[in-house]
Amino acid sequence: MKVLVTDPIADAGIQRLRAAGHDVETAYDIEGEELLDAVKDANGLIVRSGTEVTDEVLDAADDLVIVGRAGIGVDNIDIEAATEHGVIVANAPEGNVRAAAEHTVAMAFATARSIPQAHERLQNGEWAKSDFLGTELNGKTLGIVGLGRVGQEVAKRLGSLGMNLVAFDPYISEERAEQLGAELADDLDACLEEADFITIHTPLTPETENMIGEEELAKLDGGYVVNCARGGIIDEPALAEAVENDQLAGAAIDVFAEEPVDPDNPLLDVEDVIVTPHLGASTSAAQENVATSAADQVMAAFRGEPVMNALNAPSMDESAFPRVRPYIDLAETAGKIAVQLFDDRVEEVDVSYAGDIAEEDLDLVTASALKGVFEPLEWQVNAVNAPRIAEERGIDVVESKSRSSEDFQSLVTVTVKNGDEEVSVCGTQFAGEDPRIVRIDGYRVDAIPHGHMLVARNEDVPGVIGFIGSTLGDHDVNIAAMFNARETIGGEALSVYNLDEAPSEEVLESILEDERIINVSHISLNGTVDADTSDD
Ligand SMILES: NC(=O)C1=CN([C@@H]2O[C@H](COP(=O)(O)OP(=O)(O)OC[C@H]3O[C@@H](n4cnc5c(N)ncnc54)[C@H](O)[C@@H]3O)[C@@H](O)[C@H]2O)C=CC1
Ligand SMILES: O=C(O)C(=O)COP(=O)(O)O
Repeated sequence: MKVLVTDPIADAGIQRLRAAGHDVETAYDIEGEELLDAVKDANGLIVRSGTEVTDEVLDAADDLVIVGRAGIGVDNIDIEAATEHGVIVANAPEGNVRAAAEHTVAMAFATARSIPQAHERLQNGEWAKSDFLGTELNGKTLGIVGLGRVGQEVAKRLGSLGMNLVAFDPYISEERAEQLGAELADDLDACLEEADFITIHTPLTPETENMIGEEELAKLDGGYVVNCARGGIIDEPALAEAVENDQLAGAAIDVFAEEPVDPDNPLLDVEDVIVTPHLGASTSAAQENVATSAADQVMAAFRGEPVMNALNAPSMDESAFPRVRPYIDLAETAGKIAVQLFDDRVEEVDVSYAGDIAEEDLDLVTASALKGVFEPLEWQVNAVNAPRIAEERGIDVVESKSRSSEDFQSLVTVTVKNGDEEVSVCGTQFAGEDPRIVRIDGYRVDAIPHGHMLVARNEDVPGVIGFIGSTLGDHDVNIAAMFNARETIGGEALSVYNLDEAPSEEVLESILEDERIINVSHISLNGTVDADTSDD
């Protein structure tokens, strides 16, 4: 597989991919046509914050399976578009948390004690001791906006250095805040009013964009601002002006609305605003962590395994994966068979689980069943975008679970239906990952789901099976296996054939000409479909 890396990541990540036999191409600082060209044949793309992964980029990347973000923030990736394209987006949410928290602490001290300014003066030969009278963090109140992973690490560090903590985060529990020794503010204004320092740790989202403007900064009167989260959350000109006019004592900024930062950005012009070029995650330990994590996730996606930190695909506990994996393929197969047997518009897909499998987390299995249902009808579908496709088309998806499973350890049944008709296909796994279809529309069968299959419904009278067999033989279509099932003697029967090759239209028509045959369908499990049996 080819993995394109467009922002510098630690060598450990690249080596891990290469050791697994993947072809890694690094192309840093590319954009526009050059990026569109480079991504064309990539199966995996690894980025940091420097690459804008837009709809256009995803459109150009025909073979892309996953975008791995070697870091936390994914505001540079169009996740909606990735989902539309069936591309997984996964980040590395753990590896640089401590680095980002430490940088925040360093920036808080640096602005409170004017370290960069004093350093510069001294380097220029000036002993400006009396110009710098700093502020102690001890005893001051820190307002934390966003008490997630990084925010909590900052709380622990600065709390232990004597700061009082107040936090604003509408999505965090009172209990968690209490454990950290932080008072939870009712709203942003209350947090700003209480704080001497504020530090931002929310992601950049439509909700947080420009969350802190002139009015909010006025509430921090005389305080300090630290932003090591994302540019765009604080209004940059308003912040520059507030510090310039001494309404604020200082600010420490690691991130900018536009990066690399424009030399004309007003924040670069204010003495008491200290800046770093987005260095929060830039420690060797953090970079090694996030690069190897991104590489691991890319490789899991290539293997068709759940991607631990996928942001737009069902993820799964690693320990459950070996138990669930055989049912992922089985559900997809059952979905493919059901939809090819269904001669009508699909309005609902029911996926039901019985027996041991019903104990597991099955989001990924249900998504795979949907993939099976849609694959014959859709150009590019996978477990990432299949639930979205169902939603967009107004197709109801119903998942149900039951502990009892008749004679089988575990059963997965996929039913496609509309108000009038339904077809259900039920499968199981025998020991050693041996998939079987054990029921089609209520008929008990024992069919191996593989390659090309023929499913016929006929009157249960002598000679029909022989007729189908000889018609296939007359057209040089070899039967590898067959199974016949019936409800009552002389009623209707259903037979399933495994064929060595696809039967032609002509064969199907010849079979159907016999009045004892009620219907016949060619099922392809290779992705191609007999036009007569699909209905879009
Ligand atoms: N400067 C740098 O190099 C780095 C920057 N970051 C930035 O830090 C951000 C936070 O990272 P984590 O803590 O790992 O994310 P997280 O998802 O663990 O925490 C984010 C917190 O923000 C809260 N939040 C969301 N919307 C909010 C709102 N409107 N008001 C208040 N709180 C809100 C969430 O409830 C959550 O608790 C990342 O999204 C990234 O942009 C992360 C790592 C390094
Ligand atoms: O992980 C994050 O969110 C960061 O902001 C780090 O960004 P970077 O990988 O250094 O471009």
